[in-house]
Amino acid sequence: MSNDRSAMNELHWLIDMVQTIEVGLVVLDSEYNIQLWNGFMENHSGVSPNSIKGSNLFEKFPELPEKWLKQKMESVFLLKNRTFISWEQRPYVFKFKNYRPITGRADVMYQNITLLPLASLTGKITHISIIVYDVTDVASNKLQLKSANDQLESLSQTDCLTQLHNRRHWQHCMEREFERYIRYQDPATLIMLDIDHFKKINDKYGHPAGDKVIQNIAYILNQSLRETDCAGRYGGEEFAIVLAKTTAEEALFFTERLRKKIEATETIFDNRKISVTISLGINDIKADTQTSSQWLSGADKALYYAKQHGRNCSRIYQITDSTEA
Ligand SMILES: Nc1nc2c(ncn2[C@@H]2O[C@H](COP(=O)(O)OP(=O)(O)OP(=O)(O)O)[C@@H](O)[C@H]2O)c(=O)[nH]1
Repeated sequence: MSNDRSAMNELHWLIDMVQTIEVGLVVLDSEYNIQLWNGFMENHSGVSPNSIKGSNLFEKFPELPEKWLKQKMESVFLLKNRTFISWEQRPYVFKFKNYRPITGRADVMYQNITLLPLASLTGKITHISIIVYDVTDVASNKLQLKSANDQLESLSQTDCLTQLHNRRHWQHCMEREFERYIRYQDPATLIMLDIDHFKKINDKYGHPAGDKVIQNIAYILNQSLRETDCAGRYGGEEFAIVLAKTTAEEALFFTERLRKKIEATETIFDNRKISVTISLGINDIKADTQTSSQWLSGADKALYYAKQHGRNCSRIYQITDSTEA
């Protein structure tokens, strides 16, 4: 008799705990009808256990990912094994609002879910339990950290004046493109771009005006690129560009279009109009280009040639440029 009472007490406590625990507990039968809906589920869904008992889960919550969730649950019934759904795989299954003060920035509750097979006294799996853990704190911290790391990474790769790649990161992209050529022989062309007589611009209009000119050129350059191209600020008033899958002759169309566009654009600073021109050196990778620095050096020599021969022009690298430089 006292054993019975003790068992009754335990059952009573367990029911109390199931109702108040800060974890969502749901029991479904094999037709996905709800047999148990604890306090956590009631508090977050606003639906009471009495009003939901016996209802079909997917009819009550049509926004649930029915096909996907049924597939998961069927495998639990079939294999008699529990399965887990992490917030990283799917941020939530039940769309509950997040009320936590610390992680107030998250609108929804991030959830880890366990699907647990429940056996009857005969050992047959007749029901399944959905256990919902609120992991909003962990998820928000992890997402915030990831976003901060992404921001830091982007900052470490970006030139702050122009928002183009900085020299180090551009060089990294250039080397990657060179390796791609070695592997697949895809054509690629490197361009060095330098503003003509830029010292005079600084001297005449002042350094801040010069900065604005650099920013304007970077903006025009950025607008002219394709997804796969990579442009960076190589030095003060010098830019470097890699055009993927482009030969030197094709790159010449690009540089001439860019050159004319820049020539035709005025930078306004303190109500004064500033016009500049640019010179460009072009070099594609050839069969005898041994290293990425050789590739870069060819474009640099072609730029030097363009400067020597009147500026405001594009020049494709010729072997004779090496002897002139
Ligand atoms: N405003 C500004 N000027 C810069 C920056 N970086 C470099 N410069 C200036 O750019 C000028 C480059 O001058 P030079 O290398 O002599 O070349 P240039 O006057 O452009 O003449 P060419 O290249 O021969 O056409 C120098 O006066 C630098 O001070 C920058 O970030 N902002």
